[in-house]
This record gives sequence, structure tokens and C-alpha cells, in this order.
Amino acid sequence: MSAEDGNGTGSNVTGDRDTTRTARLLGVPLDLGANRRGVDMGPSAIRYANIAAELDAAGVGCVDDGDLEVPRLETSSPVPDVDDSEAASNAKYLDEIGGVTATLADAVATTIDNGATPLVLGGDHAVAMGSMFGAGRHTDDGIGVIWFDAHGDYNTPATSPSGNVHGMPLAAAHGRGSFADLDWADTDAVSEEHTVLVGIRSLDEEERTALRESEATVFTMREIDERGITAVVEDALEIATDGVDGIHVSLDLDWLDPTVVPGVGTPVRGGVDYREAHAALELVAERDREADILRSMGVVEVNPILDRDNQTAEVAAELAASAFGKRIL
Ligand SMILES: NC(=[NH2+])NCCC[C@H](N)C(=O)O
Ligand SMILES: [Mn+2]
Ligand SMILES: [Mn+2]
Repeated sequence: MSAEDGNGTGSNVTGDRDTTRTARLLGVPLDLGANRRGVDMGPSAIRYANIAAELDAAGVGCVDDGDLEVPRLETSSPVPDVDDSEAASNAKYLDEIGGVTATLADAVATTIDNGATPLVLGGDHAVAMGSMFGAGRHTDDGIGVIWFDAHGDYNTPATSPSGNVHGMPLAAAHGRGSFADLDWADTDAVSEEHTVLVGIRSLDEEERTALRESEATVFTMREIDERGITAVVEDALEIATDGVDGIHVSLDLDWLDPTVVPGVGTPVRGGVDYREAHAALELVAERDREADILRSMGVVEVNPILDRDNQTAEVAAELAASAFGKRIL
């Protein structure tokens, strides 16, 4: 039976929730996927930016489940002990990240079973694998996903120019390349055709080809330039939610323009501005109020070392609150 039993309703057509939403914060201080220190401090920085108060203002209950324990970069080995596949060894720390993914997926699935909505605080974007696998676990055909990011994160171990796993989580969820053979990668959790990427402006060569050939919908910055953020996000919500049990919303802070969020490890010029980002996440909340679509959310890639005065963490906390229903009026 579906995980949403405890969540008031079980599908996106059931209408108004009969229960008040409770957000459960779970920090995942993972930086192995970025292969760079700093994002491990993301959960602390987002809490320091008062995410609990922001959620309170959104009218949702907030329980903080603390941080998941993750292996440290200094004491981890980038290549696997047993080199079972040449391609897999190009993905740095993949074994360790697989372990974190499996633990996180269990935690997320349990939280949803208990009737709450996981809000996962990264950590690098590799944490999205655990969130998606957990959120999609008890669904028949997988969940939809909206991926707000400058990047496609659609590399596989074989195609990644960097070997950094935070550039691969969406490809993992779609079971591409060697991810299909990894026992911790739940390739049924996410529905490929209900996956929508929004705000994309940086793709590697083979990643671009793979995305073009996939069933996912990609709205690049070009579409946002032309049609505006609200039209694009309304389309994204339509595609992601149509016929599935709910969606995971993944917010990589580098989705925004680097002038708004200096504290990210892989900034790309030309992102959405502060108001556009809020408009997008307010639309998510609006749809959620109508049709109970939000199964889980992740806020990732906040790097306090690179930030100024915790601005990026503050934006992360505010945007999460918008997604959970905080309104101006
Ligand atoms: N979640 C992120 N910040 N991903 C950045 C990925 C950058 C680049 N495409 C790579 O594969 O290395
Ligand atoms: Mn990114
Ligand atoms: Mn990303």
C-alpha cells in the first residue's frame, strides 16, 4: 500500500489535505559528491538561518531529526576497494555515497510512512538520490521530480568529466549507465517521464545528449527568458504531477544567479533572481494546497565557506518555507 496513507491522502487528485503538514528536517552533511569541503556545513548554516522559524511562518509544524552520520572526506578513499567496473571507479567515493544513500532512503521512507514530509538539508546534490529513492519507495509507478538547478546532474560514471557524483543523481534515479547495476540504486523510485528540470544552463557534452534522448522534460533558462518563470513552473508542475502519487522537489541553490547566492561550489552565471525563485516555489505550495503533491523536498549545495554572511543559507531557508506554504499575504 502507498506510503501516503499516513499523510492524509494518497494521490494528487484527492484534493485538500485533512491534516496539517509536518516538515521533518534531516541534515545530510555529505561533501563526498562534490569532492570539496564546505557543503558539509550546509545543514548547520541553514538551521542558523532559522529554517524552523521560517517553516513556522509557513504554518507547518517542524521537527528536527538532526543530522545523518556520513563518512568524512579526509578518511575516505575516492576509488572503491574492489574495482568491479572500470567506469564505476571514475565516480569518486561512489561506495561511501551508496551507503549514505541507502540510509537516507530508509529515513525518508519512514518519515513519509509516519505522515510527515521530509525536508532534507544538504550536503551536496548526491543526497538527492537517497531522498528520491525513499520518497518513491511505496509508490506503484514512481514519483515525479522537479529539479531546480543550473546543471542537469545527468552524468553517469562513464560520461562524467569530473567524476563528482553530485553531477549524477538524476541519471542514477533513471537507472542510466552503470547505476542500473548498483544494488543501492532504486531505479523504480522515479518516473522518468514525470521528471522536469527547470533553469538549466550548464550541461556537459554527453550529458546533453543523454538528456535529449531521455523522457524527462528540460526547461532551460532560455524558456524562462521567453515565457517567464510562472508559465514555465506551471507547466513543470502539470507534467511532474500528472498521474503519479506525488513529487520530490529538489532545489540546488546554484539554480539562482550567483549574485544572489555566492555560497555555492559550482556557480553558473545567468540564473533566476530572488523573486523568480520565490514565485516558483510559491507555485509548488499552491499546487500542494490544491492537490497534496509534495512528498519530499531537498535543499542542497549550500557552501558556507564560499558564502557571504550566510546569505545563501538564508535564501535556502526562505525558499523552503515558500515551498511549504509561506505567503506574503
Ligand atoms: N549538483 C551540482 N552542483 N552539480 C554540478 C555538476 C557539474 C558538472 N556537470 C559535473 O558533472 O561535474
Ligand atoms: Mn547545480
Ligand atoms: Mn545539482
